[in-house]
Amino acid sequence: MTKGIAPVTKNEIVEVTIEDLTHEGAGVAKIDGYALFIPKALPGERARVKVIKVNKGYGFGKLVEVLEKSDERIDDIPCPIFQNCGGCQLQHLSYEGQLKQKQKQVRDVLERIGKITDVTVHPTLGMSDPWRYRNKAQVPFAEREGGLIAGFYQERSHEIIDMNACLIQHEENDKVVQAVKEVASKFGVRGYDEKKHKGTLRHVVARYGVNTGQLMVVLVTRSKELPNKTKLIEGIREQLPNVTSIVQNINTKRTNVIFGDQTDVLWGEEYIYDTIGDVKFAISARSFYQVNPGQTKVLYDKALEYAKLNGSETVIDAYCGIGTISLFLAQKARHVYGVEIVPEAIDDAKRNAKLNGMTNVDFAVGGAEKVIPWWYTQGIRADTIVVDPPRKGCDEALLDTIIKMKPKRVVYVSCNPATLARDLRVLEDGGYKTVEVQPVDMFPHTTHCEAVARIELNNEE
Ligand SMILES: C[S@@+](CC[C@H](N)C(=O)[O-])C[C@H]1O[C@@H](n2cnc3c(N)ncnc32)[C@H](O)[C@@H]1O
Repeated sequence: MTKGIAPVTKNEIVEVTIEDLTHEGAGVAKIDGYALFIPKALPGERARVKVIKVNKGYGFGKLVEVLEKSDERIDDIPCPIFQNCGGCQLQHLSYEGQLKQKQKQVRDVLERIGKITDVTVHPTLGMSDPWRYRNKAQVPFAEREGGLIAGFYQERSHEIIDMNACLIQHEENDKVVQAVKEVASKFGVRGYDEKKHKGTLRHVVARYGVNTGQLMVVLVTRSKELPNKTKLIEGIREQLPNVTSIVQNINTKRTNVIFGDQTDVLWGEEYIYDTIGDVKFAISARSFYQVNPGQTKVLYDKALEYAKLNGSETVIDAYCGIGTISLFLAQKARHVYGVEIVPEAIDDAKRNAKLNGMTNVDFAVGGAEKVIPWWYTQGIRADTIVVDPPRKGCDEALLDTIIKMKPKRVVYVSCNPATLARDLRVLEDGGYKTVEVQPVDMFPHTTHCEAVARIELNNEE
């Protein structure tokens, strides 16, 4: 390839200075204005890099050697599988550096996409101990050279790498995976062969209620048949004395999707319970539940603070999942309406409202962009609207209805700063002002960035 289109060629070794970090965690170097993305390189570093892909406007490089190191670089990365695993992207960056990076990411997109500059973006609220935080593990199983393996998919591949521990998982979840591996091997349960669609055990899902100590083990199998079922259950209970629920989920399809439609309780309860603050939640094998409960409390407390409720308000919680935020808000509001598109999540939300004796909440199944406009036509008016949409952000029809309904305040909980910025622009054009944004680190060592924004109707404070 000539250097006509790009100033580098494939396999060339170049020395570069890293100027920035992408939202996916790759270092960015510029060569005559041409951007080279280099995973695991950090801003401020001088590095020797092998060019591995050359596109027209940008290319990719592989870090060969760090010549001048960033002060933020962590050399003794505690996780032995970090270099191969796709789960974490930022363990080589100090935790302080990660928090600053997430704050910067939010500020950057608000400016670049939302054209919003006069807003306070607070320093990211992080964890005092940013390890072992996940309350849920979903681990693929397979068969290798006559034995069961359980681990993680190598980055950008479907090759499973056997592993014994994941440092962002709660220890209890690691124990589940190792216990099932041992007991299933002992009783001849074979791992799933994805290519031939043979074998039994596809995934093990572990769910831990960190505030209740309850533990659920989900065995996802290719068929209902489970060899030595009774012995398997006994073995798991012996190895994991705190297990409260063992369930089997049957997934007969050739698919990457983990769960199938049928779930049978093999032993114990259908649910485990956990609490966030004073609110209790029932969690089944397939329920959506935030994976970092400590930081979820931080996030919801911030959402509640931004909602500024005094007990007299009507609140709408759009994209409410199993009603976690709705129930948090219901502790301080007159009435909360939650809306969510997944019917099973609304079943969970109603169950959770009952569990907590809350009667000032109503839940509806449907698209927020359809249900909330319909509520509007029925005369429902909210003083505050909380939205917590998926990564693609809010539907325009919903934003239009918010602008028409004119709640005093909107609280936007976002897992994607780019769509947050886009939607804030629409709200600002519709008469709102973004006052402050608080990033909260829900997923330390990964590039995922969560933030909550307070948006006020103009002339209100
Ligand atoms: C980021 S989650 C938030 C869940 C919940 N607020 C929580 O904190 O646990 C987004 C939720 O939006 C739901 N969802 C996706 N599209 C939707 C739509 N068009 N209308 C309503 N809910 C939707 C998803 O099923 C998911 O439960």
